[in-house]
Amino acid sequence: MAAARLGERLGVETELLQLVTTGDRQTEWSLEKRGGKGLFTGELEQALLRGEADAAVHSAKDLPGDMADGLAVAGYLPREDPRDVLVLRAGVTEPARIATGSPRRRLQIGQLFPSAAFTEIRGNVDTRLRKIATGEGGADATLLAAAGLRRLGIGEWPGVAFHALGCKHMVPAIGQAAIAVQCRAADAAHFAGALDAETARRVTLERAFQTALGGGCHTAAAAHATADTLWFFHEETGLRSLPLAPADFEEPAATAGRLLRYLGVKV
Ligand SMILES: NCc1[nH]cc(CCC(=O)O)c1CC(=O)O
Repeated sequence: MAAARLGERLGVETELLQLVTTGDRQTEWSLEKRGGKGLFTGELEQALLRGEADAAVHSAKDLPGDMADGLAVAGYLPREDPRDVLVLRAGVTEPARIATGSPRRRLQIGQLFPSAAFTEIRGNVDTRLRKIATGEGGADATLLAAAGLRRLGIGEWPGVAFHALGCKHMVPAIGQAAIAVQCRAADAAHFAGALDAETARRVTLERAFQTALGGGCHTAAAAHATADTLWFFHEETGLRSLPLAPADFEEPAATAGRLLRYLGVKV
C-alpha cells in the first residue's frame, strides 16, 4: 500500500524488503510485561540506518515517540477507521472476561462493563477471533483495531459480533489507524509530498501528547484528533473532549502542553 503510493507519486520503482521484527516473532510475549516499546520497529530502523532500505512502513501506533538519531517520520498514508472494535462471542451482551493487554483499553472498557474481569490472549487476529468464538482462551470478548481488521479483509467472523466503539466510549491510541513512513532525516521532505497532509496534521498533534506524557503505546493515555476535536483519555482525567482550532495544529508541542495543563495532568 505504502510502496504503491510512493512509487506512483514519486515516479520511482519500489522494491519490497520484508523483515520480521521481534514483536512479530515473539507472539507469546505479553506486550504489557515485556514492554512493547520499539519491539515492532527496531529492526526496520536498523535497515534504514544501514542504508539497506530507504523507507520503513510502520503502524503509527507502534512507533515510539523518541526516534533513533538520523531518522524521521516523513508522513502518513490517509488514516483509516480509527475506532476500536469490541468483539463479543455471539449471544453475549455483558462480557464477564475481556481479553486485552492494553491498559488504555482495559480502563476505558471497564467504564462500560464495571463487573468484567480481564485476561490476555496473544497470537494473530485469526487465532484471537477463534478463541473468543469458542471460549477456549477463557474470555468472551476482546478489543481490536478496526483498521487492523479491515486491512486483513475481516468484516465478520463466525461465532462473534463486532461493535465499533465511538470516541465517546473508547478513545483510540495515539496514531491508531495511520500508517507511518519513516526514513533517514535527510530524505523526509522528498517523501512528505507523496503522503497525506491532513493525517500528518492530526497524528503530529497526537504524538505531541505522547512526547509530553513520555509514554509508549502501552500506557493508559490516549489522544485522538479530528478536524475540530481532541478526544483524550488518561487515568487522572477519565475521558474528555476538547475543541481544537486550526491554529492548535500549527504548534503541536505548545498545544499539547497547554491542554495537559488545562486538564490538570502532571507531566
Ligand atoms: N497494538 C498492536 C497494533 N498496532 C497496530 C494495529 C493495527 C491498527 C492500526 O494501524 O492502528 C494493532 C492491532 C490492534 O491494536 O488491534
